[in-house]
Amino acid sequence: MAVVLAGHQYGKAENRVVRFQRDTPRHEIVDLNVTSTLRGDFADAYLSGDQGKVLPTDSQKNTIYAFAKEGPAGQGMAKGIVAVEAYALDLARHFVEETGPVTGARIDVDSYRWERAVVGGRGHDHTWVRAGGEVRTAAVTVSGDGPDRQTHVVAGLKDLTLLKSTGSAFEGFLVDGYTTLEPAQDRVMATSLVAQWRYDATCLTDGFDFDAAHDAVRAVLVAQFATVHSLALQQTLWHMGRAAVESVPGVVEVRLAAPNKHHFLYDLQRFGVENAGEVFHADDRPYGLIQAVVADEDAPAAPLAWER
Ligand SMILES: O=c1[nH]c(=O)c2[nH]c(=O)[nH]c2[nH]1
Repeated sequence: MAVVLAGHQYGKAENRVVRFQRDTPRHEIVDLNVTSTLRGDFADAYLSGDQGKVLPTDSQKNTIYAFAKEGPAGQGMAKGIVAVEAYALDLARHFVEETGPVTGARIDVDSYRWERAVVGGRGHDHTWVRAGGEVRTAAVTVSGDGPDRQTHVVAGLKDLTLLKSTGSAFEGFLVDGYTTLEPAQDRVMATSLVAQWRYDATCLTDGFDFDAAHDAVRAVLVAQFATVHSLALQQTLWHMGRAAVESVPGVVEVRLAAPNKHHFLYDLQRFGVENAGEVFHADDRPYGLIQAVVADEDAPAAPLAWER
């Protein structure tokens, strides 16, 4: 039997970067969780313990914090972290271009939302309240040199909790000997959405507004969830993904994962009380997990963009 090192990559996980902008009395905050992953031939580090090609994860951490202040090579980042995708692009390019043994880099960013504290009816200058739940995500991959260079930007969100109290049905499903579910013409539909979308190369030009594109995709996803009369969560996801690809320029692929957060009508008939879709038991597990990949057929696939 021959045992081989069949794969490897390494990096610094979950760097918690909090960046303030304090050039005026009205401060800004960006709150991130950043993970670097470097790829290349680092086999010697594993097989013989030779660290000659290994840029320490500690140095990666320092780079992540330094770029939060000034961007690549001290170029100056007047507005701090402009968009998380642009920050991740700078970092990924830096590791591939400036570190000899590194042939590929992936930067993952989670961005937490803070809302200004409302004091005296006005958003406070330097106090915020953490907005729970939804997290903005970005995953940037840079790989190879020259004509082999691949650069991919996948933006996204997770834990976007959505619920509609009508406009959703689930009927006509396959029935077998174990099926007990009753068809529902009018049910509650709720999910905690994970959405990721891939931008094409037109979005890699300087000045592309990743924040506006993010807001546009989010708005389309929410609008479709609300307005499509759902025959199943599967059908809703299809409409959400299709609308995002069709309506937001540069978005060529959308991946959606939606737990079906079941709401069961509570049986009040046992107490002689009518329940016309008003009282539900919200169950947390198990849950259906519905997933979809929706893509522009004409856009080249990019498996590397999704490789974790
Ligand atoms: O939207 C749904 N899709 C399913 O596949 C499914 N299965 C189930 O039990 N309830 C639901 N709801």
